[in-house]
Amino acid sequence: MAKSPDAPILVFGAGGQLGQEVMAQGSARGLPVQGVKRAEADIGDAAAVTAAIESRKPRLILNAAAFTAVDKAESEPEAAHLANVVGIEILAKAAARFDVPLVHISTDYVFDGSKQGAYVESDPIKPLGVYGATKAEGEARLRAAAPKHIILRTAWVFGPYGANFLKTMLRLAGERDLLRVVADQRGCPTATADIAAAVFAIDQALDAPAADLWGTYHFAGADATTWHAFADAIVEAQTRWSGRRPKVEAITTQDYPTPAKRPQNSELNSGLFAATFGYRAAPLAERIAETLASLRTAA
Ligand SMILES: NC(=O)C1=CN([C@@H]2O[C@H](COP(=O)(O)OP(=O)(O)OC[C@H]3O[C@@H](n4cnc5c(N)ncnc54)[C@H](OP(=O)(O)O)[C@@H]3O)[C@@H](O)[C@H]2O)C=CC1
Ligand SMILES: Cc1cn([C@H]2C[C@H](O)[C@@H](COP(=O)(O)OP(=O)(O)O[C@H]3O[C@@H](C)C(=O)[C@@H](O)[C@H]3O)O2)c(=O)[nH]c1=O
Repeated sequence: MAKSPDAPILVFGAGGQLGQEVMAQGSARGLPVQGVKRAEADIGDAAAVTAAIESRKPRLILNAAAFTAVDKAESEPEAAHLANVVGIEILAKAAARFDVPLVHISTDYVFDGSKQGAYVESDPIKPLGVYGATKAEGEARLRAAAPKHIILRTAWVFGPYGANFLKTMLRLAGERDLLRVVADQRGCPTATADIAAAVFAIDQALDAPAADLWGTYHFAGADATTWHAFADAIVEAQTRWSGRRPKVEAITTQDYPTPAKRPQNSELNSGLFAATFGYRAAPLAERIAETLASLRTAA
């Protein structure tokens, strides 16, 4: 497919929390970003995927579509497999056929969380649950089908759009005087604004004629923390607007049973991404404050 400099970045899963952020940031930067939501192109539907690519002739495809309900995946493994394995394989084959680079978002939940310290790209994967297992298999299918790919493993995503942990904590803080949150799972909360910026940094880097940057990268928030400390920081920042300060109690994973097992430590080392693409995420406190401010503006 002939590429023009005006060719768009085509986003699958444009209706999700990351998809919406990329669309908004792309427009704000004056970039030609076009999105397709699930109703227009289900990534499990090869004909719809082909039609979306053929009609838009993109220079880059971003896959932000996925089955992301971690607990629900345990009881609905087929649905998770359909989006996270079959869907990405269909998309990868179509991207390869049209010779368009594909950026795909994966997750820290491909790791089992037993490492002391931050995970690097070469660490062995060993998912604990169905969601992580389907994402891991999706990565493998993508590698096999589309040589021109970049897999970005990110983590604990939050932002103003869609559903996420930050918004759940804000809702609970509005309803309760006590929140109980696990303090023995550690990871890197990542703002959708940073992932969008990372995708645009990739787009720019791929513009260089000799760019051979294909592969898997970790890209996550600047600060590692626990769900409990993350919740506490969110509630504290929100106090400024709400005047209320519910208590956030530290509990253990055992105190908060869930259908899916989650990694104890899924801190990601984003050094390779920064060295390759020249972008690092902003400090967590800044990203929390910005997200709360944009939620206030939207309210
Ligand atoms: N959320 C997080 O904390 C993290 C997310 N990720 C990864 O980041 C990516 C983006 O996640 P996020 O934006 O948070 O997820 P969301 O659940 O907010 O968005 C996913 C979007 O994909 C759509 N979708 C689901 N199945 C299909 C399909 N078969 N075809 C087309 N669209 C589909 C959903 O539509 P509908 O709602 O109609 O089903 C939804 O709009 C995913 O790959 C996810 O695995 C990685 C680490 C952490
Ligand atoms: C709502 C809530 C959750 N928790 C715990 C449950 C869990 O261990 C942890 C996080 O809860 P959540 O279910 O919101 O988050 P979870 O769905 O596990 O988030 C994951 O989503 C997928 C898509 C990813 O790829 C991961 O990177 C990660 O972000 O906090 C509490 O302890 N107290 C609470 O009140």
